[in-house]
Amino acid sequence: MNTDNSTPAPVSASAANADSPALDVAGLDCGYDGVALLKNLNFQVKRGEIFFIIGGSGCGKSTLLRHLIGLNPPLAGSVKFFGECYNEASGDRQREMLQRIGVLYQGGALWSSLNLLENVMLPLEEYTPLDAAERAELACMKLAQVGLSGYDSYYPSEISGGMKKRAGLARALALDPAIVFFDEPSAGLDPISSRNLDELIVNLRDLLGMTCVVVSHELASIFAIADRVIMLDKQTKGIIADGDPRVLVKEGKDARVREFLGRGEDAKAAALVQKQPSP
Ligand SMILES: Nc1ncnc2c1ncn2[C@@H]1O[C@H](COP(=O)(O)OP(=O)(O)OP(=O)(O)O)[C@@H](O)[C@H]1O
Repeated sequence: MNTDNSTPAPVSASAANADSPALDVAGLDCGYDGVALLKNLNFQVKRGEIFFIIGGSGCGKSTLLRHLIGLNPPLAGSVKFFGECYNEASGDRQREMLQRIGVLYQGGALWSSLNLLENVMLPLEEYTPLDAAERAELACMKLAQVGLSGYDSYYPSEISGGMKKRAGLARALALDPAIVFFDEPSAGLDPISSRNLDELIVNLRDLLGMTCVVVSHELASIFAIADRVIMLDKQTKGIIADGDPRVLVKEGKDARVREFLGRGEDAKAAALVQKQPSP
């Protein structure tokens, strides 16, 4: 077990090599009860990249996320973290690997009966031999990192939605993950809280060098902070775009991609052109 809580480290010192991507998804089929919703997905996420998984409602973004973080086993294919295949690892090794993976769930997933400090201390209690005072000190630092200094003793019911997400993020960062997954981080937030959370994600990435994988269809966030996106498509059950959203919105080969990223402006423009009287 890695008990170093001060320095982000690769998932596996032995398997990781400097060239391996943070995440390597190969031939992945995702779905439920043996039925694939997404088929033969292939993509890699570079270390330190802010990578968005986007697509229309019901296309399978959350399903893919569940498969990436090990909650659901792949129907086919593999998911590698820093060169190490999660599905092929032993149970003990998977537990170690999971310590290097942080997840921010939609509502923050905080325990309502625990205050913020206790919430952030939970993973430290489970995964490290630190004593109570050390755990509290580290948890305090994590809360400060997300801008929640002084809120240690507040309960989730006493803070705003944006603060809950920050507290959830502090908990996700507790074990110094090398990669953090965000499930719809902007959901339920007003535009300013959403922008503040975006800035926090970028600042933490710059400071800690962590890789960020974000499931979202929030266009403002995508254009503000995504280095790269993949867009999923329900009909083809696959990836229909992979690249910089600022480029894809103008030059994406698939009209659905330009339409999605351009807030449907392409479709509206086409409809207007059709309505124009012929000269
Ligand atoms: N546990 C489950 N068992 C079976 N089917 C499921 C399960 N969870 C989700 N689905 C189905 O999988 C499909 C994709 O859902 P998913 O939540 O992954 O899409 P999404 O792109 O994240 O959607 P949204 O943007 O609306 O959150 C949907 O048809 C959904 O009903």
